[in-house]
Amino acid sequence: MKIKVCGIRTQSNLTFLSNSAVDFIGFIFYDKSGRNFNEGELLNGIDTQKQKVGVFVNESIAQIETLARMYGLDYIQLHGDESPEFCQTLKTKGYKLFKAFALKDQLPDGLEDYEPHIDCFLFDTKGKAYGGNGAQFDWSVLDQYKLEKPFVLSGGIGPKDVESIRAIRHPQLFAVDINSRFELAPGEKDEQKLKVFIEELKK
Ligand SMILES: O=C(O)c1ccccc1N[C@@H]1O[C@H](COP(=O)(O)O)[C@@H](O)[C@H]1O
Repeated sequence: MKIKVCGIRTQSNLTFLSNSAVDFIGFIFYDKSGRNFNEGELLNGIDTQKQKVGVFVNESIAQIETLARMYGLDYIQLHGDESPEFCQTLKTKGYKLFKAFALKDQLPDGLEDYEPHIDCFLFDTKGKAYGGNGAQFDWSVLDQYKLEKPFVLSGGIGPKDVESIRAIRHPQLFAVDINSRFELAPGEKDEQKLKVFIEELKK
């Protein structure tokens, strides 16, 4: 099971995760988020060998391209209302994409329209904000998912969820994404909680 840790802002968290077994580190480029990326808090920009994911909400293609180039982003996570055509444009330019969808008690319609233009779906929980709501949806909804594309499970995953994650048998479950439930403050992760979770899930 691959692991993405999202919303990294501090040098300490970045160094810790770079030396851990996580696969993806997420940086949020959305100024309405308390986890919005601030380069000034890091020593040498985003200096890591892990896969770097930039999270965007209804951002322009030009700005995504600028930030992807500036920070060497490996993946773009689209976490707003981006259309299949928007994904297609980025994909055609060579970007690897996670497209997020907010779920409650069923899968959204129209996932098929996105499938050719993205690398992976990301299923989050519907809430007040576009992301980082810290709430889980009913994971049994995942049984409805029959497409070929892999998906990332997200939304309110917490330190005590390792066993429930292991119990999910869906063949397309590719990774889990953890965020606000591992924080001391928005954008500041609790490294001890991360350590235990990562070690348990990677066992
Ligand atoms: O975390 C945020 O502030 C955020 C803001 C806007 C878009 C996405 C955001 N984070 C993403 O939200 C999900 C779920 O996070 P949580 O576990 O519920 O806190 C995760 O994929 C983050 O990448």
